[in-house]
Amino acid sequence: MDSCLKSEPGTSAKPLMEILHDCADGYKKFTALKAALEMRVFEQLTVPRTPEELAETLGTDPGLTENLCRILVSLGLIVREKGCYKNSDLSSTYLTAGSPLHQREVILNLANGLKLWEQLPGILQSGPIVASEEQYFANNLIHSLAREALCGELQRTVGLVTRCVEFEKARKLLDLGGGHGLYAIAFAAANPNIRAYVYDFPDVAQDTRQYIKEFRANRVEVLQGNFFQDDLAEGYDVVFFASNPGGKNRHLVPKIYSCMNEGGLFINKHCFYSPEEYSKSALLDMEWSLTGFAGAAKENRVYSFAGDLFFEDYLALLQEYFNIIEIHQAPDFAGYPLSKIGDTLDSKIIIGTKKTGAE
Ligand SMILES: C[S@@+](CC[C@H](N)C(=O)[O-])C[C@H]1O[C@@H](n2cnc3c(N)ncnc32)[C@H](O)[C@@H]1O
Repeated sequence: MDSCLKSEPGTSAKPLMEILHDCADGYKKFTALKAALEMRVFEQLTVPRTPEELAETLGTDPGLTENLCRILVSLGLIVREKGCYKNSDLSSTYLTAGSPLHQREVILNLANGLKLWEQLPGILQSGPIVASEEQYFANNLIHSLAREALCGELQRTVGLVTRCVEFEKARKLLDLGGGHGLYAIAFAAANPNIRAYVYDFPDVAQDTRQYIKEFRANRVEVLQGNFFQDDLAEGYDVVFFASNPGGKNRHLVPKIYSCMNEGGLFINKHCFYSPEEYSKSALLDMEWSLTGFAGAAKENRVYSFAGDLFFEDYLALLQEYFNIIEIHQAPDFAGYPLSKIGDTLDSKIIIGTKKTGAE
């Protein structure tokens, strides 16, 4: 015991302290950012204010408010000029409630995810927190995905599809498991002849309608159902299928094929695995495994479900039904590695046209 007081440890504590520093630093920054959002600091700082003015408007302690402002300056979220604070371009664009690009839902979703992590010891003992698939999606996740997609991934993805000649000729589009429906909304906006249908669970429909209203998309409608069990209707010239359970499942391929017109365009946008691939991220695998669906069984790697095919096998299956015209890798379209869903993780976009007589 005494030797512990006299000599330094044989193993340096530096790597451990670095881990702890990163943990504490990230947590404090996140908490400060979330507090600023909750207190509506960014709404107040659309005009320059002194710390005293800001504290008075918010009803907060002036000294602590100044501390918060200094943290936000260090993060590049506000700037200080002539004794006043005001929003930076970053926060004006992404953190003020009036902006269509605001990321409040993404931050809320990250906070919800961290609350789940706090339950990790119990989850390790008793297994994932299970909800119905419908309940799982009918929370803030849809809004978080929507706002995050608007940061660039949606525009890049839509750009890759709309340049296809088949898209120009299309009249009827299905956004399968479309959730927020922003992809359908953007596709309809890009082609005035398109009527688009967002297919999702009934519980998600009201959220989808909210986005249809926000973007005044009068050629976009909602279809309610469970694509594993229900009919998809028919006559689609384009089917867009992104980030869904079933996105790598063999049983949905013939079903999608049957709902399309000859020569129609099928776009599959998912995160695939190859047989030799063990994991894409240990942290994301754990986050994925904290919750389960009653309905589509998750596997313990991020974005994996029971019955998923590996990329090569899924592509071979698709080739029986579609002529594959383009495959895009994540850097061509994906967003930034930010939240648990919507990151770059080897996602691919596969674009094919419907073959004749593959039934
Ligand atoms: C991760 S979100 C993806 C939303 C959108 N496609 C995107 O890429 O941002 C998955 C969506 O698929 C829907 N979904 C999942 N399983 C479904 C099923 N069996 N039938 C219909 N919709 C389903 C969920 O409700 C959710 O809105």
